[in-house]
Amino acid sequence: KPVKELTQHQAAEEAADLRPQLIDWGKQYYDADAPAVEDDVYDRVYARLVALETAFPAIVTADSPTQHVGGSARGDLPKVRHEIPMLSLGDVFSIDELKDFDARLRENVPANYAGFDYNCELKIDGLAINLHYENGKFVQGSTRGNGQIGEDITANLATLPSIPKTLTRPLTIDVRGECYMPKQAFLDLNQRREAQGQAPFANPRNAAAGSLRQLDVQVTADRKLATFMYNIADYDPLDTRTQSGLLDELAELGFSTNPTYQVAHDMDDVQAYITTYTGQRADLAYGIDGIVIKANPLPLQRAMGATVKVPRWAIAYKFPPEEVETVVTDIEWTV
Ligand SMILES: CC(C)(C)c1nc(N2CCN(c3ncccn3)CC2)c2cc(C(N)=O)c(N)nc2n1
Repeated sequence: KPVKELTQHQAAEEAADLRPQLIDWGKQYYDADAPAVEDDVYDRVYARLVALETAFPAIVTADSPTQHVGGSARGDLPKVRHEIPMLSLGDVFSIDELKDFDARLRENVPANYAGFDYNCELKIDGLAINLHYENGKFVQGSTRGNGQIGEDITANLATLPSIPKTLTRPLTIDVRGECYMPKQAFLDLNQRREAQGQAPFANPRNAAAGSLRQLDVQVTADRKLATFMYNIADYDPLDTRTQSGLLDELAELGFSTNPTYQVAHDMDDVQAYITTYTGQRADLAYGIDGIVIKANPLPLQRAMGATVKVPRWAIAYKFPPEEVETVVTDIEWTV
């Protein structure tokens, strides 16, 4: 039936049927490189979902394929392999679990690192990216993807003023960080989209993801995206040997880094940092969804390594979500 003859409830029901179908088709196409259906079938169903959500913006859901990309949810971008995988992060949801993490880490560090410091960082709510430089020149930018394989979004990232084209030193490095959409830019964008009868983005992270994976880079350029860089795949080319020093050195090289990081000597300092920024969260110009606490000595990070997916030397403290029972993430300590 034509969308305009539907009630909102009917539109919501039809959209709820279409989303999982499109996501499933999209996954098969993207992951398996084997399109489940012909492009025209996918595109017709996708267009129907867009029509339903445009006519009834209230039915849009965060997981809708329309929220994640400019075009279809299909992997129409070339893929990039991260030579050094981009790790994930274990997470905890209470100070007690954080103290457990600290106690276990301190039990397991080599004796010469006893009493190591942490570095505390805000956990920016954006999209993790990798920036590859050769001899100090920006040559490729990509999304984190699944940690091993991401998407090439070089042209999109090249439009961001915060990403240096040339570093202050001719280094060949891979720098990782978060691309985000500031809160105000997000509000303005959604106002424009609704004024044009388009589905609004559910949150700034989806808006950043959708803005980065645009095939038309001018669209990306207009979205006021920003970055905070926080890691390097291999720190040997740098002078610093601490996480806090890394953030200073990345800034010296020309990167945008978040200035709120702080060295913590113990869990009391960490807790004070968490209290401070839990209170300031609403006033920040960008979204955060927690705090990341990292062992500060870089050689200790390397010594402790990572389990299959997560470093043993870092943890994300997540703000309590609305109503979800706490899930304890077990990091296996035996290799
Ligand atoms: C280098 C390590 C692995 C310790 C690391 N990993 C991070 N993340 C991993 C998981 N990521 C992820 N993303 C999508 C799916 C699964 N994991 C998203 C980035 C960090 C994210 C932030 C931030 N957001 O501000 C930050 N200040 N430091 C990070 N540090």
